[in-house]
Amino acid sequence: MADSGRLHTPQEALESLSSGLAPLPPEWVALEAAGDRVLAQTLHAQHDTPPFDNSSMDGYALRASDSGRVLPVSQRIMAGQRAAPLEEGTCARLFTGAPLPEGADSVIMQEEVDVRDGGVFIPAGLEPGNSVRLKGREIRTGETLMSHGLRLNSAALGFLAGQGFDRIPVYRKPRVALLFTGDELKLPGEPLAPGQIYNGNRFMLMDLLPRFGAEIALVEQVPDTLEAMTQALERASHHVDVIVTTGGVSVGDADYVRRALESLGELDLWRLSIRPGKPLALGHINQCRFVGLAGNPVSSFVGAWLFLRPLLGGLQGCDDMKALPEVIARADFTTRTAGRDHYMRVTLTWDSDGYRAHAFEDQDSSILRSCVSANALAVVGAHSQVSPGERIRCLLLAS
Ligand SMILES: Nc1nc2c(c(=O)[nH]1)N[C@H]1C(S)=C(S)[C@@H](COP(=O)(O)OP(=O)(O)OC[C@H]3O[C@@H](n4cnc5c(N)ncnc54)[C@H](O)[C@@H]3O)O[C@H]1N2
Ligand code: MOO
Repeated sequence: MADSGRLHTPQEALESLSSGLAPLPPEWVALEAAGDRVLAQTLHAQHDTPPFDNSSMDGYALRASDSGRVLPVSQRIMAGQRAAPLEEGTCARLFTGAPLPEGADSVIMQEEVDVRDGGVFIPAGLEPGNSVRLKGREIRTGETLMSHGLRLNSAALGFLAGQGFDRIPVYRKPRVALLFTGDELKLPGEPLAPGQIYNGNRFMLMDLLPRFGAEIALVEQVPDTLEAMTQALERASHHVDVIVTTGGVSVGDADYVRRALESLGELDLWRLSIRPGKPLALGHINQCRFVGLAGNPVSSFVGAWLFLRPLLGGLQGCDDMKALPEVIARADFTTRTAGRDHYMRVTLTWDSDGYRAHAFEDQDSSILRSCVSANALAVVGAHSQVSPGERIRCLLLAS
C-alpha cells in the first residue's frame, strides 16, 4: 500500500518502476521492421566487411613499384565484377567499389594520371595501399558486431544489412493499454456541449508512446464511475504489459482510478514532489504494470517522458532509456519555485556560449502549448530561484 501522507521523489518513483523489471521475451523480426527495436542478443560478424580489397576511387589499380612510367591498361573492372589477376607491368582501369585485382597493391585516382597512346602515365612515388579499402577494415569475422541491449538506429540497420542479416533477435514490444478518464472528454470531429473539451491526451500519448517502443494494444474512454474503471482495468490487465491511465488520480469526487487499482492489485506509490505531475500513481495488477498519469495534459506529457520512457525501456532491455540525456544551459528567464521541483518546458538553442534555455511563458500544467516547441525540460529545484544567465540542468526530450 502506498504511503499517501507524503510526496515522493522522482528517484523513488524510478526505483519503484525498476523493481522486478525484466525485459519481455525475445522474438525474431525482419530487418526492415527492426528500427528502434532493442537487440536481444550480442551479434558477431559473419564475414569480413568489406568482404574484399576494393578501390575507393575511380581510377587505375597497379603495383605501386610500377609508378613513374606509362603502363598499358590490361583490364577494366566495374563494381560488382570479378577481377582477373593483374598482368605484370600493366594497370587495370577500375571504379569505386570495384575489387582490386590480385597482384595490385595501390590505386591512383584518374585526375592524377595522364592518359596517352598505349597507356596511362602514373606519376612516381605512389605508396602501396593508396586509395585501397582493405578487406575487413570495418569489421572482421567473429568480432562483436553489436551488443545486446542496443537500440537499433537507421545506421545499425544498414550495417546489419551489410553483414547479411535479414532477421534480427529483438525484445518484444511492450503492449500498452491507454485508458482515459473524464466524462468531459470528446473526440475531435464530435460537437462539444457546454463544459466539454477534446481528449488531447489521447492523441499525444498515442503518438508519443510508440516512440518509446510501445505497441498500443488498447485505447478506451472509461466512464467516470468506480465500477467502469475497475472493469476496464481488470479487462486490460489480462491483455497488456502496461496500463496507462490519464486523469482521475487526484482527490476529486470522480477520481476513482486509485480505488479501482487497489481493488484489483497494488498501488505502489502515489504523489510526487514535482510540478507538473504531482498526483502520479504507480502500481501493478499481477504482472501488469500500472502508471496513472495526472489528467492535465502537461502533467501527462512530462510524466510520460520521465516515467513511462524508462519503464518501456526496461521492458525492452534498453539501459539507454533509463534516463534522459542532460545538458547544462543558461536560463533566458526568471522563475521562483514553491515546494515541488519544477520541470519547466524549454526550447534549447545553441550559440557560441553554449546552450540557452527559453521557457514558454505560461508554465501551468493545463497549457499543452508550452510543450509544442519544447525540446527539453529544465529542472529547477523546490524553493529556489532562477535568474537570466544562471546555469540550469536540462533533460533533453530525445525519444
Ligand atoms: N484539491 C486538490 N485538487 C487538485 C490537486 C490537489 O492536490 N488537491 N492536484 C491538482 C493537480 S497538481 C493536478 S495535476 C490535477 C490532476 O488531477 P487528475 O489526475 O485527477 O486529473 P483530472 O482531474 O481528471 O483532470 C485534470 C484536468 O485535466 C483535464 N483532462 C483530463 N484528461 C484529459 C485529456 N485526456 N485530454 C485533455 N485534458 C484532460 C481535465 O479536464 C482537467 O481540467 O488535479 C489538481 N487538483
Ligand atoms: O501536478 Mo499538477 O500536474 O501541477 O498540475
